[in-house]
Amino acid sequence: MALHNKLLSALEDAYLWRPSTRDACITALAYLVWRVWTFNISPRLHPERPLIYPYWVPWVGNIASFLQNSNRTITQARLFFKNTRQPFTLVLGGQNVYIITSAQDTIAALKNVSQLSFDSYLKDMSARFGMSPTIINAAWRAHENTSSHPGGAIASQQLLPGPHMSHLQDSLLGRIHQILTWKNIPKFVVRENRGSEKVVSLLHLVRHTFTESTTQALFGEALQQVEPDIVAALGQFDYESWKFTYQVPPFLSLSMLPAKAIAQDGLRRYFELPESERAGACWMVQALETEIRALGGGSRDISASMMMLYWVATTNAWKATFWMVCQILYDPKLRRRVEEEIAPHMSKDLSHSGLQDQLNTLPLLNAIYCETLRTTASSISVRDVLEDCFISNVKLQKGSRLIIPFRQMLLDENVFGPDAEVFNPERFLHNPALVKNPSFRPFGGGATFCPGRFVAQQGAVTIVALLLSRLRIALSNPDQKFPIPNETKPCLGILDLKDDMDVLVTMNEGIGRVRSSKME
Ligand code: HEM
Repeated sequence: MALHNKLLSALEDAYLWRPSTRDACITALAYLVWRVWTFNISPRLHPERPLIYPYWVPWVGNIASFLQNSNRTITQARLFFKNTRQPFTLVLGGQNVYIITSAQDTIAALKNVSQLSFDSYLKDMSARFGMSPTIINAAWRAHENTSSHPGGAIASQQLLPGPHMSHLQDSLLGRIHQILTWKNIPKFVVRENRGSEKVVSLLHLVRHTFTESTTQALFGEALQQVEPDIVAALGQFDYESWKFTYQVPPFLSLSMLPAKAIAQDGLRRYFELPESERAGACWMVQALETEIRALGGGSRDISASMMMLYWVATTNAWKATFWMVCQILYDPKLRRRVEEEIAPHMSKDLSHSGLQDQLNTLPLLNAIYCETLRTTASSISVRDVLEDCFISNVKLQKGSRLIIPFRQMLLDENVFGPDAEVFNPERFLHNPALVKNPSFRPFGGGATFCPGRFVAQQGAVTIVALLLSRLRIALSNPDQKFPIPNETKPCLGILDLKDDMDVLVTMNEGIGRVRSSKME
């Protein structure tokens, strides 16, 4: 009895005289109840809901690790759930985000356009790029009864095979052929000039070649006359664009925001020029301008919409090309095989498109392209859940967000074999049908399936063929380390490389002159 009384009085003391201990006990109890409820009881009460990947801090959820390396976090969660590839939930700053990692669920999600929508994401991006709310709403009203979102149908008409694409292709490839000659290699990519030999930054050369050619093919000469720095500004914006996507505060985005402003203001001034001074613009640029002006929009709205298009058209293709060139340069045997494959076509006096048609038929070159996409694409699609619906027998709740991280499928060992993590073009060479496998989606799918995939492939294989065959580039130092993809930088398409991992290559004047003037 005496002991009991003592205990009671000790507890009373703790309760009355040590508020901090008491509060800590209550907090710990509340935390325990929250954890047991969230991760043990609630999943049993609602077996139809996607399981939640456990986290320690309520509301914050998995956001810290997701921002550090989203692919790693998703892989960890997938393995935590025994790699069943059932949809699961990540909690990111108070929001439930469903993650889909199987090809079947991806097909179902991309098909379900009525309940899983891309619209609010695109509307939000349009507003953040500076389009006025009135024009955004008017644009969506105008597309209410169509199967496409604003800009989508125009981009598809321009970029999918057809007369508009052929025109764009001619001008894109023509400009690539012009830039990739000894005399036209831009000075700012040259790191050392040894007379008849130059040491060049591969990263800057490939990025400049693709972005500059795309700029010319989209807008003609006029855009760069209005804003000579637009290609560089777009490159800088792209480099840090994750800060824009993730809404990093302005004081931490000090070089991204001015770069974006230069590019977008250049576009605005371009659209203020009289039409007669913008004669080289492609059909898509003209059609988008006409559509937005018809809705009552001005050059600011057009430049916001065009900035998004210009950015998606330039952000990924040069990176894929860069990785493809690296894979070939760092593997002398592979290089020899590629050279043998392309040589007969490079020596013919073909037009740019004629050469392109020939390059399209080369199995090894295209297998290397596909394998490069497979190993470097970190593309995602985002959808908002408009109504409760089911995917794979699990219920997605209205108001949540859904992410499809295609990299999870691109590296699936069950589809691509036990060496799925490794670059091995032979898998596409021996099994060309892999390109059609639903797990191979570097370009996404459904309503937002990348319409630029043909242009991207054409540019990439042309650049690779010209660098190897016309400019005979080689590693300036064979001991240079293979660049490492930057998996920690948030990315919506092809992985960037880690800083300071550029590759230096040499090219020679004599060899550069070999090609006929028809190709330049
Ligand atoms: C290797 C290069 C490329 C990759 C990996 C790539 C990847 C993607 C992906 C994954 C999407 C869908 C995003 C989503 O679902 O939200 C997309 C959309 C798009 N891409 Fe590409 N892309 C590439 C090159 C290009 C090029 C060169 C162009 C234009 C010349 C282009 C134009 C577009 C457009 C306009 C869309 C938006 C489609 C829509 O929402 O209707 N892309 N791209």
